[in-house]
Amino acid sequence: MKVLVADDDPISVLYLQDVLSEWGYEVVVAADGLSAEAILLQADGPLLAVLDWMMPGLDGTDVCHNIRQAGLERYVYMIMLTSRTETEFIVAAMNAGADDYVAKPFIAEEMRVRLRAGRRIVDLEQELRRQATRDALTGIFNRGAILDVLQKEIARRVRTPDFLSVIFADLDHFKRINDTYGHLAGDEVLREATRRMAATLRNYDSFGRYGGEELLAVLPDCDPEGALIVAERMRGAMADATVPTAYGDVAVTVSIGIASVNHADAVEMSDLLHRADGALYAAKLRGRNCVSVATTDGRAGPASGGAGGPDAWQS
Ligand SMILES: Nc1nc2c(ncn2[C@@H]2O[C@H](COP(=O)(O)OP(=O)(O)OP(=O)(O)O)[C@@H](O)[C@H]2O)c(=O)[nH]1
Repeated sequence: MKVLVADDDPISVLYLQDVLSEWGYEVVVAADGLSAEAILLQADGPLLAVLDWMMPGLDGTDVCHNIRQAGLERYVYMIMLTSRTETEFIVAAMNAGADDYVAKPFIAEEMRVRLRAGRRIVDLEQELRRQATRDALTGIFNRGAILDVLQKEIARRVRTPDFLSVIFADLDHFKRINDTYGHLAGDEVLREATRRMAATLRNYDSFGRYGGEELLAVLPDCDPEGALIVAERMRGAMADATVPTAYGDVAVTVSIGIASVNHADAVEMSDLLHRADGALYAAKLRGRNCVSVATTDGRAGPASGGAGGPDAWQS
């Protein structure tokens, strides 16, 4: 696990670097408060920090305060390193957002157990976050999490010239699969279907379970043609091979609706979902196992696969 060590005293930094590395931490160093703050705000910034109180620029309490104010989605556990151990200073540090403090000069073993306590909190927080955002059956994002992603992408889209596309995918005749093979087989099919479809996405796309057997993919910087290629791959991933389950091999196909917007479209998340849902409905009407693309006015037309044949029509 990465730990930020922020201290303007190079001797103290060297010593901390030495002991922390020995305990298995990956140490990131900052020599002043401003760099410490910048490192903690990075997308993959450390989740543990040891901050000296007295530093040029921002002091340790300022860094704590600013990090809490930034409202990061992840929790950063911050330990203040201080020679001021009178109660009023400790209270001030913790009010600013510090989680703990270690008196200077510190005893290595004390630092080790305090970091270990911080690590437990960070691990627990990450596990809670995983449970809150993941669907228990399939492991992909749950409805709330995928809609959060979409909302953020819609907000980000106004600053990029690219399209944003969404793909609604719904397993065909899933009720029949449950009725024929049983609900547990249905669960296995759902797990395997999400695994196969997720494998067709780029690593900056997001995929979630919107409801029952309905799945939603969010594709940033992807135009309708690109989304059609991805959707066609998803469709093929299901149609081309049956799903082996403990209850027999199950043939399952998927119907897909696509909707895209570019930065010039003022669109609400609900409009975009409505368009994609309309396209999905059109794909079901066309006989399933096919892809439809929504027009910008919300109508939908066949695009590929199924009875219509590949690339039969695209809006
Ligand atoms: N096994 C299993 N079944 C589920 C799960 N969630 C939803 N379902 C089932 O999915 C089925 C969805 O049925 P319908 O909405 O009628 O849709 P369908 O049978 O797929 O038909 P079309 O969508 O029109 O092709 C229902 O029988 C639900 O019980 C799940 O987590 N596991």
